Amino acid sequence: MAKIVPAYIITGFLGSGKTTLLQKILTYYKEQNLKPAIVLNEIGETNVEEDLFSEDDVLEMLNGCICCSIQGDFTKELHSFLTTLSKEETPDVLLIEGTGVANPLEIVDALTDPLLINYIDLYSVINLLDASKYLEYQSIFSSSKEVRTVLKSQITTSSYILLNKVDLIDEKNIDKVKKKVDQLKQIDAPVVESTFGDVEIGQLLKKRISTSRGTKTPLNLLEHNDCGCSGEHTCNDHVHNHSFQAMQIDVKEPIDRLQLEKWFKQLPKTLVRGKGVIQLTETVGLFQFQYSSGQLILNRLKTETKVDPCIILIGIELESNSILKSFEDTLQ
Ligand SMILES: Nc1nc2c(ncn2[C@@H]2O[C@H](COP(=O)(O)OP(=O)(O)OP(=O)(O)O)[C@@H](O)[C@H]2O)c(=O)[nH]1
Repeated sequence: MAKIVPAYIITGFLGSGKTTLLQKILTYYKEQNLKPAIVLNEIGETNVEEDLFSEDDVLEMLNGCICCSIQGDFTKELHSFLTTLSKEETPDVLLIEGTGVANPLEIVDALTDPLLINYIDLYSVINLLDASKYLEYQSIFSSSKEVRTVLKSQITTSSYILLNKVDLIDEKNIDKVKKKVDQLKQIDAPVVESTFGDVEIGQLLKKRISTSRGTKTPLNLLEHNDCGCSGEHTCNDHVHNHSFQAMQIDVKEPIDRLQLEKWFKQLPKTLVRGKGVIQLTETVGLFQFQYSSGQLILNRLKTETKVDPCIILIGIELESNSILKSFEDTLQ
């Protein structure tokens, strides 16, 4: 491989809209006849969204976070992915979607490993914030320290911030969120409002940093403390091996859509995200579903999937036995 591949990290808490944005970026590159490659990382064992990227070059990293538990594997796999390609096969750009609980700085760290430094130049760390949940996630009364720490690490280490899901809140609350984000973010990182990741794509993909060997471009991100905080505030609670977990429920029977929604709403608040592939009682075929920001969204699967029907739940200290029992009692 001869060329250095520009790379972007797409970061953002669980359900903030990373995959939605990633698909828009892919469309943009393909319209210009460019060849993007994607790294998809999931904490769980199964990628239930594989059909969304069925036509793309994807390096899947499952069952752990490339920012910590599988960082070494990530460096090695990405290195062999890039070095086995001929010049023609080499992607024009690499898009890395971290898990919703990733600390971007750890991914920057992996990309600047001696194994990769000659192959990749990181252009920007794009952070999506779910504007509709931000104030709740920041509140010490309705969220946990882990959630607040992850959010903070993502905001402080990003070079571009998308305030997404603004359709779900009013102007007054958008202003409150902006004020809070301004106190944490890097001075030169723009904060842009969006719904479903709709933004001016040229600005979004602007080169804002550089990790290429020998560049003189200031790498602001790495000039911050290890946790990504600037000198203006302190942070002692850098998460490395965070306590988020994923549990998987295999689904044997079709599910009633309204019952599923009701079931999600009564689960403990420590559950942050749900997704999966299921059959519905009311109609034939397989559906992919997303549960985030209190919303359940279902989409019919467009392509064949190798994934058996299942539900993935992500949160903190999930009591898997009682969740499984309530699932079986209510939905199976
Ligand atoms: N109302 C609303 N929903 C959105 C918006 N952006 C994304 N969504 C929906 O939110 C859900 C989660 O979006 P994803 O793009 O999968 O979020 P993600 O950040 O990749 O989620 P993780 O896989 O948990 O990391 C999907 O059902 C999206 O359609 C938005 O701006 N407004």
